[in-house]
Amino acid sequence: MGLRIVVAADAAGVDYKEAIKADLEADPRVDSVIDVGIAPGEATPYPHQGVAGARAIAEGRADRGIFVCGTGMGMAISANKVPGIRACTAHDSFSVERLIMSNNAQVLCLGERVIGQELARRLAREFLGYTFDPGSHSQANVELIEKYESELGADGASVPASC
Ligand SMILES: O=C[C@H](O)[C@H](O)COP(=O)(O)O
Repeated sequence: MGLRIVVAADAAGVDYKEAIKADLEADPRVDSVIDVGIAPGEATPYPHQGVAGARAIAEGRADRGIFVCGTGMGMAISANKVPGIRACTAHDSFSVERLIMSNNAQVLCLGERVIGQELARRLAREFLGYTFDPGSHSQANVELIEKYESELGADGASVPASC
């Protein structure tokens, strides 16, 4: 079974999102692409799309996401508010590799105002090529992230003694 990918963007990232979406739809590794917006010409604040895209993954409708805004940072911050989601901006090949292999992240965020479109498309392609190894030493670190997420209160006030 191939990957189900969700794409998201705000007005500052919609051009790259459209280009990457077209790439994904032609990629044999991809089964389906969900587009949570925005469409070209729209203007919705990025947190709405970041959270909508992250929810698609958290609810099991998509496996991974590629979210684009001006810097990639607002999308990442927003997506990470959805429990279970690990999203980060990465603008180089090594970081994209580690985003999966170290962090088992589901979401790559890109900044249309920061990198060229061809690099963004390349990084999106590379992102799909990695699969996290749950037997690697990094699994313990990912589990610690999950442990903090489940044990910290919504206000972040209670730090579990076991962590
Ligand atoms: O991180 C935020 C994005 O870069 C967004 O596209 C632009 O946000 P701003 O208009 O608040 O700078």
